[in-house]
Amino acid sequence: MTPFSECPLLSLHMDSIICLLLSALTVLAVGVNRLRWSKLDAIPSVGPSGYLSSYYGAARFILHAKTMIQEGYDQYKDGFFKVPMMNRWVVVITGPRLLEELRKIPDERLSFDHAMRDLLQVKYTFGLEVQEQPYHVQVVRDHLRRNISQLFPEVFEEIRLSFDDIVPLRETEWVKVGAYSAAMKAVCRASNRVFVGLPICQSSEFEELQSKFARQVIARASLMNLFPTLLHPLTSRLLTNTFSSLRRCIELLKPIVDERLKKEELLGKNWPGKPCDTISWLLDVSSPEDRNVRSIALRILILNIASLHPLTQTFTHALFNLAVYPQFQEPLREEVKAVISQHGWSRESMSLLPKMDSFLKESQRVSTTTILPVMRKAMEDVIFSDGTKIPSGTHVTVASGPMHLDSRYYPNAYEFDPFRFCSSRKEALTKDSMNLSHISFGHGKRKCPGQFFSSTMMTTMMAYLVLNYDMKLENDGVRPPDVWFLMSCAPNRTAEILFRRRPTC
Ligand code: HEM
Repeated sequence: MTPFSECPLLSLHMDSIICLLLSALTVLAVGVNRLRWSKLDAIPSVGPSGYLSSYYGAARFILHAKTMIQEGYDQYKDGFFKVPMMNRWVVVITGPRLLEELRKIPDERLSFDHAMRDLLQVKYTFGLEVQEQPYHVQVVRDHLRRNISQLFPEVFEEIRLSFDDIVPLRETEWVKVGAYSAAMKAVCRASNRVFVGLPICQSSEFEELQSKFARQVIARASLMNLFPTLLHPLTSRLLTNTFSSLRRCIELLKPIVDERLKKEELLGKNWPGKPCDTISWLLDVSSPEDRNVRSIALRILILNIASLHPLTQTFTHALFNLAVYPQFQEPLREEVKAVISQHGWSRESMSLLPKMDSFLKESQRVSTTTILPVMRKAMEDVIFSDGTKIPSGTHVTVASGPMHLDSRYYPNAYEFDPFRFCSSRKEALTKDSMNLSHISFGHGKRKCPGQFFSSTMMTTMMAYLVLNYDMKLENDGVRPPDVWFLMSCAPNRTAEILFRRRPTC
């Protein structure tokens, strides 16, 4: 008897049946979505909102999100509008008053976790357990913040070693450096010095693994989000396998975690010589079921996803802004020199650099990594004070990008004014502008717990660079174009900056 798989006629029929089934499922999914979307008809849309024409808007959103969000902002200031994505509409709120209202709505009603579940396809990329037992968030919020002063010398050493590797000390001529890859290397090594310690933080395989996992998760989730939700169990099987990275991370961290568990068993919880790093803190706070290498490796991967790309991208944007405006390097250098000669390199001295702090804030204001940093999903119908109803299941976000460029909050908003956030000039800014300047790190209770660590890292990296190097761009100082995909804005990944070692250092 001919087995099914060997019968050409039957396999032809099977292909047609699968095609028919997929088409039927797509039509069904589109129909179900349409029914759900009709509840949003009262909220104005950017672009066409018809049954099929909204897909034109969704396709446009993939590469032109910035323009579409700005269009909505200009038309519906201090109100609501919606933008289409391939598998959903997203409601965008604008203005400080609504932002404040959003902040007060509890997470059970407007959920950060459920929004991430959809956006990052958590179920198919790294698994729901990370959200169900978020003990790594507690570690970033409490332990990392508490120990950053103590760990500063190690972080600083890793930053120094990374940059000295990238631009060798003996070079006194201009050297071309890929800005993104240099920032990624320094960020990955310095963050992982705190996450997993020496020597593994310096391993190039570990560095590649961490950035690869983040790329895989984002690519997989972005592709899945182009298909209707009903098809996700199917599409997830066709896309990259993120679990191979987890397997390799487990292999690399197993000797470290096993040794720590063994020492704890023999010598007690606070055994002499216990490292002060994220692996130790994770083991300290995890439940008995999570005290194993798989769970710890998964959390290290997640912390790298949360930190590497936003930190690298934000810092690369700042590097480009510094190279485009070389006239600001000297005032920053003078400030760093004065503080370091008096206080040396420490976490505390990094907080004595108001010009540097303002420069980095201004860079985040004009060069965002995402135009919509705050994402929430309505878990029930939510009604705002003006009567606007956000139906259950809808994604809600904040138009932070256009607010950052609104002259109502920032005088000469389109001008790069590096010292506008310095205390001597703060009177030019309102309370709203100061609040908005932090929104790249999110808003309310679920705001980024790594903000303090990030600003320490960025200040230290930039202080080290301005003190030791001159920087400039080729091509007459024209800033390399950013790369927009959906709502994220990555700095150019291949552009180079010219570095020259300063003779005095
Ligand atoms: C410039 C760098 C960074 C930016 C722009 C950034 C931005 C954000 C944003 C926008 C959110 C969502 C907040 C919200 O929706 O209200 C977030 C969440 C988060 N970030 Fe960051 N982040 C950065 C660096 C880091 C670092 C270095 C870490 C870890 C050390 C980290 C860990 C996290 C975690 C764990 C969450 C989830 C919090 C939760 O589940 O409640 N981030 N970040």
